[in-house]
Amino acid sequence: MKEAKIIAICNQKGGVGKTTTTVNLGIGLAKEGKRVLVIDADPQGDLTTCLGWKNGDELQTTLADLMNKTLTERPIGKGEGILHHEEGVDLLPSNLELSAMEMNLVNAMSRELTLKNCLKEIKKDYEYILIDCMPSLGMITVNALAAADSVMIPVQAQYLPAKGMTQLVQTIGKVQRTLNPDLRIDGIVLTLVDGRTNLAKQTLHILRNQYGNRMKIYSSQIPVAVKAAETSFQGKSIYAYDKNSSVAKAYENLTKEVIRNGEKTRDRLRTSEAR
Ligand SMILES: Nc1ncnc2c1ncn2[C@@H]1O[C@H](COP(=O)(O)OP(=O)(O)OP(=O)(O)O)[C@@H](O)[C@H]1O
Ligand SMILES: [Mg+2]
Repeated sequence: MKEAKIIAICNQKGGVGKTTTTVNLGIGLAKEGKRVLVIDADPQGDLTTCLGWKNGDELQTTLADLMNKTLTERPIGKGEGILHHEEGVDLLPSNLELSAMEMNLVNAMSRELTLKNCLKEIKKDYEYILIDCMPSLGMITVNALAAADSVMIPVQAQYLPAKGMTQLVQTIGKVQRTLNPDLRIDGIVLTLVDGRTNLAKQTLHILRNQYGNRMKIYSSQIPVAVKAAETSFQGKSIYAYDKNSSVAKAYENLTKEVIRNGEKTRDRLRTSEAR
């Protein structure tokens, strides 16, 4: 059986819409009939909270527990630790225990590949796995990049955030050279786009000049809207909260683009295999 495509949603800059994108792309894919797991790889547990598990302390099993099992070569049971959200996605939750886990990794063997090894069996149960990364490029994020097939980079539509991507692109390059040669950047998503200003156009111009030849820039852009911020407290997606909003439409378009993009990649692979 085919294994999941793993997408790390990553940017070390805080507050650019990583978690919001994980929720709404994840549920968007589930609405298209895909089997989807979203993973909270941030000790803040924002993804876990946004999907309705308000008190992270009460979680029975978290990503940290599964990674610790992998480290100590204990088996992970089928479906262990996975929560089911009513809108059709599964969640591997996190809380502050993930910070302690990150410490455990420091002295471990194959520490950068712990998450990849942890997902080996789990990824057989899904078509897409989205990893919501924390705003740092530390060991947990490197684990996410090492486990992923592709990275999606949400970038806030402003000059400095776009400029600040250098460090992220360097880290991704290093992971490609050392841990995961097949990792693709796939691609940049402009978020928090304010239609009343020219910032989005200018940011897009900068990104195209700097990175346009190396990575895809999604044509779907996510507008800034109060509704999007409000959903964070509701435990549901923008589709369930306000399905006619501009943000819901934007995430729907992004979802379709991601699916089309995956199909193109598969076609390319098939063609190259046939040669
Ligand atoms: N399109 C949007 N319009 C308005 N507000 C938004 C939008 N997307 C996200 N927000 C809000 O902006 C804040 C940051 O978003 P989010 O948590 O998704 O970013 P993040 O990159 O995951 O942050 P962190 O780096 O802290 O993990 C949140 O309060 C969220 O509700
Ligand atoms: Mg976040």
